[in-house]
Amino acid sequence: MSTPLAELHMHIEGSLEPELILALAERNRVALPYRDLDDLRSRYEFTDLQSFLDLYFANMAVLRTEQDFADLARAYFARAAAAGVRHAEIFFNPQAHTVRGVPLRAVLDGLGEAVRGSEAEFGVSTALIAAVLRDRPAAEAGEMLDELVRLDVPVLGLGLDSAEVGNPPSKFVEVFERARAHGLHTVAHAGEEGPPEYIWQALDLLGVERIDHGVRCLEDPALVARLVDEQVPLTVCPLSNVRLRVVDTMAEHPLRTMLDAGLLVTVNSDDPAYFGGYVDDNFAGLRAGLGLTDEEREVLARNSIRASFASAERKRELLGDG
Ligand code: HPA
Ligand SMILES: [Zn+2]
Repeated sequence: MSTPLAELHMHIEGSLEPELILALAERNRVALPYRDLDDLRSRYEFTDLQSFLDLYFANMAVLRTEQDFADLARAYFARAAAAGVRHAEIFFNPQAHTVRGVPLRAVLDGLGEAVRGSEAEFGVSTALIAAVLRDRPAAEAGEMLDELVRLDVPVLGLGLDSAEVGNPPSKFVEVFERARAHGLHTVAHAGEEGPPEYIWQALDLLGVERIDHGVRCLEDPALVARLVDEQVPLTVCPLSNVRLRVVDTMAEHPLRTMLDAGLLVTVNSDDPAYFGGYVDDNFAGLRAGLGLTDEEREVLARNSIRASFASAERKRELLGDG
């Protein structure tokens, strides 16, 4: 039997499937610039991170009510469970909703409802990580943190995502310091399109516990040595890397190189509705493209549980669950 998976890098807004986009547009009477499902589907060709982010943010216009967020998260938990996921730490982007006039309370109550039910309904334990939009002002990220603290919400951590190049971790030192003082876990996207220097900054200036993506660490041997030495988890997203042209093909993905270097690598889906699938699809892609073996999959599964923020008791349960 194989060890179940923890998914540690998944943006809930990135699990918004085209069918649900159209259904929510109708329910909320939101006008979309797409003729039909085929027209919408034809837009899912990306040349880089920004070309994806443009569609990702545009499609969020259909997410308006608490019920929308609950439906979105429930659909993900059901699909993740079918993919073998038993623990999920999911990102959401508060600013992407508050700037459109959707109250943070509605977002959190909707996600919270799904999160509370997911262990009983799907066997998936879950936690929420609020991710800062790094291309927006640092002061706005600070206000978001203040509101999360004021609302006293069940958020486990703070993350950092969106357009990486030109928005280094150094821009957010203060907000991450305050998040840690409030007892939040911290993680950051770094080394996806940005240089290895951004990974150093995320570790040294933000004090993060995991790096999201991190594939560009391989350009810097001293950085690899540090990440191996400290066993800093890297939440790698293979299908995302191919679709956003971080790597050319799955056959050229550096996942095995990273594993062989002794890095604590995990496999995740990032934005499954946009990049060709869920975590099981990522493993299928790795098997087909890289010849990933059952032994390697088992290492990756155990890594995902080790790298999670689940309780020690839950980790033991998951590791012994196989
Ligand atoms: O892969 C990503 N990178 C940066 N920002 C994101 N927001 C959703 N997915 C991503
Ligand atoms: Zn991501």
